[in-house]
Amino acid sequence: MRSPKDFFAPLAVGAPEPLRQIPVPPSRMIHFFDPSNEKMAAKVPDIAKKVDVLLGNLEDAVRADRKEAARNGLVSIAKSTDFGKTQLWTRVNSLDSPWVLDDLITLVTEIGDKLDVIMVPKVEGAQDIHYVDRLLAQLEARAGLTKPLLVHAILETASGVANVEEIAGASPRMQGISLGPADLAASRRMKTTRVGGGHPGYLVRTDPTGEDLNEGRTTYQQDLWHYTVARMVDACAANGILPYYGPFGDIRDVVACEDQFRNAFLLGCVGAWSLHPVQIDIAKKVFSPSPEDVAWARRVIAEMGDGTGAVMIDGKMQDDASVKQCRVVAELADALAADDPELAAAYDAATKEAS
Ligand SMILES: CCC(=O)SCCNC(=O)CCNC(=O)[C@H](O)C(C)(C)COP(=O)(O)OP(=O)(O)OC[C@H]1O[C@@H](n2cnc3c(N)ncnc32)[C@H](O)[C@@H]1OP(=O)(O)O
Ligand SMILES: O=CC(=O)O
Ligand SMILES: [Mg+2]
Repeated sequence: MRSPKDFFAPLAVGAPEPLRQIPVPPSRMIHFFDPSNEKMAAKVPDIAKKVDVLLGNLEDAVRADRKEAARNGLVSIAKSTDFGKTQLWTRVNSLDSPWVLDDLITLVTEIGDKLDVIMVPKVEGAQDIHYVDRLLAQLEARAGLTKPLLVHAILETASGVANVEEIAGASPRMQGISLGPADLAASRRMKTTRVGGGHPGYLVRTDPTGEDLNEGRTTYQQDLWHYTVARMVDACAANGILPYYGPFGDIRDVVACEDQFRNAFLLGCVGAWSLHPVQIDIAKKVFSPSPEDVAWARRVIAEMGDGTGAVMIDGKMQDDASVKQCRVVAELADALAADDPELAAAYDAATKEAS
C-alpha cells in the first residue's frame, strides 16, 4: 500500500493531478440511455438540455451483441454533441467482463476530454477502484488529458456493501456511489424479483386485538433499502463524495418512484437515476428542495444571526445544529437557482411570503 502522503500523487507519469475536492455541480438525475439504440440516441441533444447528467450506458440493459455498437455510438454522440453545462458520464461493463478493457481504452482515448465521470458497476472492494484508478492514469497520460476522470461506484454486491467505507475512500477520483438495488438483491439472494422500490410482503403488523389473529391488525410496509442507503450516505459523507439512489424499474408507477426518490433525498442523497424520460421531472422535483423548505431555511438562518445560541421560531427551538441543516438546504437551493431562473423566482417568492 502507498503511503498516505502519496494519496494525491498521479498514478502514472504524465497523468493529470488528482482533484483535492470533488466538484458538486447539480446531479439530481443521472439519465441513462443506450447509445446503440437509434431512437434513444436521436433524443440525446434535446434530453441533454433538460438533465443534469447524461449517461451513456454500456453495461446491463445493453444486449451482448450490441456492446460494441453502444461503445462506438457513445464515442460518436460525444464527439458530435454540445452538452453545454450538462455532465457526460458513462457506465462501463463490469471488471470481470470481456468488454471493459476496450470500453476504458476506447472511451478515454477518444472522448476522455468530454467525459466527466466513469461509473463502475459491481464494485466489491477498494481493489476494484485501485485497478481502475491506475489504468485510467495510464490512459489519461497517453491521451494527454489535463483533467482527471472521476469514478463512481455502484453499490450492488453484498461484498460492496460490507466494504462501502473503503470503497468511498479508495481514491481521490471517487466522485460518488449509487445504490444498485436490482443486482444487490440478486447478490444477497433476496426474493424480490423487481428493480428497486418496496415490496408488499416486507412489513410489520400491529399486535392482535383479541382471539382472532386476523382481526383489526394494521400492517405497514417497510423500506427494503433503508439500511443500505443510510450506510452508503454515511460512507460518502465521511469521505467527501456524493450518494445517489439508483434505478426505479416500474416506469409506469410515477407515484411510488417519487416516494422512493424522496426517501433517498431526505436521507442525504443528491440524485437518482432516470431510466425513462418520464422520470426526469420526478427527480428534478424531488431533488430540488421545495420553495417552502427553502423559505423556512432562509428564515432560520436570518434569525439565528451568527449561528450560535438558541431562538424560538413559530414555537420551535432552533440552535447551532438546526441552522446547519438549514444551511444545507439553502446552499443547495442557491446552487440550483443559479442556473434556473424559474426555480430562483419560486424560492424568492416563497421567502418573501414567509418573512
Ligand atoms: C436494473 C438495473 C440497471 O442496470 S438499470 C439501468 C439500465 N437500464 C436502462 O438504462 C434502461 C433505459 N431505458 C430503457 O431502455 C427504456 O426506457 C425502456 C425501459 C426499455 C422503455 O422503453 P420503451 O418501451 O421504448 O418506452 P416508451 O415507448 O415509453 O418510450 C417513449 C419514447 O422515449 C424513448 N426513450 C425511452 N427511454 C429512453 C431513455 N432512457 N432515454 C431517451 N429516450 C428514451 C423511446 O425510444 C421512445 O421513443 P419514440 O417516441 O418511439 O421515438
Ligand atoms: O445497476 C443497478 C442495479 O440496480 O443493479
Ligand atoms: Mg446493476
